[in-house]
Amino acid sequence: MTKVAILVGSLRKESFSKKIAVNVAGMFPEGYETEFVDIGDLPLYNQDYDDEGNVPEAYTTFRNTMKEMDAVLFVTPEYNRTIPATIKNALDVGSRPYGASVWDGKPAAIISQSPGNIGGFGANHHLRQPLVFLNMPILQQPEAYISNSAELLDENGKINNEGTVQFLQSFVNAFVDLIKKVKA
Ligand SMILES: Cc1cc2nc3c(=O)[nH]c(=O)nc-3n(C[C@H](O)[C@H](O)[C@H](O)COP(=O)(O)O)c2cc1C
Repeated sequence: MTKVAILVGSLRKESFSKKIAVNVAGMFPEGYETEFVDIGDLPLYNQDYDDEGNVPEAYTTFRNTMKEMDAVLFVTPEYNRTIPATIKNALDVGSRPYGASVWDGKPAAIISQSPGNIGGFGANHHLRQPLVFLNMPILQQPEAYISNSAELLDENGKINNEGTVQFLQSFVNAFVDLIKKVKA
């Protein structure tokens, strides 16, 4: 079984990112298991915790969970033209202690979304920068900038637009191909 962690950048109850992520989680083929990994309860990264052996339980749980994962899917909104602090904090927590990064070599893919027209382009590309440094092979194509997200979801949180469903399925298929290549 190949395990794919899904990290959602919004903590909002009715988050469009979360709803889109739930739809996408159902698109992985047999042999793939998706898990939503909570990043909302991670205290802001403070190196003293690691240096002084006073590691918050939430860090340990998160790091141990992520170590078990084969790949990571980020689904994120854009905050002020960049990534939300939740995602940056999770990346920082998982990258330390030095030499024990949970991200190293894991294939990653990014879906950004916005109720506006630009689909979180800024967040999507800013997220690529730390992922390069963290040595994560990132899905290049297709790029997923989901715009007008509020209108794409019905009252049950299901994506109601067939074109978007097909696009996201092709995105998942390409991600699965990347995961296979990296694992081979
Ligand atoms: C602090 C903050 C900053 C935002 N900045 C942007 C932005 O730069 N670009 C954008 O398209 N939407 C921006 N928005 C609007 C979000 O796209 C919108 O709130 C969206 O619903 C957030 O995703 P979610 O539904 O997953 O919570 C911002 C929202 C917040 C709360």
